[in-house]
Amino acid sequence: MISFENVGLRYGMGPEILRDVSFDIPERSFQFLTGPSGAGKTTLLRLLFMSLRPTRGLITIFGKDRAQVTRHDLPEIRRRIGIVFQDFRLLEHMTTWENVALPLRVRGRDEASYASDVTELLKWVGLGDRMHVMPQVLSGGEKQRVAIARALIEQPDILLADEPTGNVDPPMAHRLLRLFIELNRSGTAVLIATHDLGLMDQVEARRMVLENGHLVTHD
Ligand SMILES: Nc1ncnc2c1ncn2[C@@H]1O[C@H](COP(=O)(O)OP(=O)(O)OP(=O)(O)O)[C@@H](O)[C@H]1O
Repeated sequence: MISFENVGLRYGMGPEILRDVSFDIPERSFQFLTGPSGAGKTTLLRLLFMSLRPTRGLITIFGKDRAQVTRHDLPEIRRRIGIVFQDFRLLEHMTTWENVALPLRVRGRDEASYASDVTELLKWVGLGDRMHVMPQVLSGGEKQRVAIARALIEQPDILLADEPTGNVDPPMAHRLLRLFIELNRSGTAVLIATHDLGLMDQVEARRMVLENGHLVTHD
């Protein structure tokens, strides 16, 4: 579904953050991306989400060469990639429900066509009773689940999550992991960037480890 071949990335004239990185993300796969702080996990997610271009190598996303993807093509391809950022990026002046509905509203869809999907998805992530509150009153775990719901509302083929358990206690981390596993069982590929060894030990999944710019994969 997505493949990287000998990808390298540097910011400006800085050092190469990623070097000769090669891997595949098969359909319906579940994998972790790990490595020390500053190793380049967020950078790798940004390459996957196409908010950065590689300085070297070849990236193929859904059969398309990344180098040939124009600004015009981006929204269409990004619809197939759900992303949960480390800092959630919820809009503070909108309710939980409105935040999750936003990607569809931006696309000009008629609210009647998606209202029940938004409500269902919020119930699925356990926020059925928090739909009409503003983000300021939500806990870290609740905000994380709003961000996950928003990333899933367009039924992407892959979900990317950057440190999804970074701001929550172990029981909530376990709950989030169960959500990711359930999502994966229903057919969505999942890639979770994390430092959390305890989290990774709870699932049999491929681990991609970044160290000194290189990627080592453990199946
Ligand atoms: N926009 C940028 N411009 C220049 N350097 C950057 C930029 N973003 C990240 N870096 C550098 O790239 C390296 C990798 O950063 P990145 O955030 O990808 O690491 P990470 O593995 O996600 O770290 P963490 O686990 O702490 O979130 C770091 O040395 C960082 O300082």
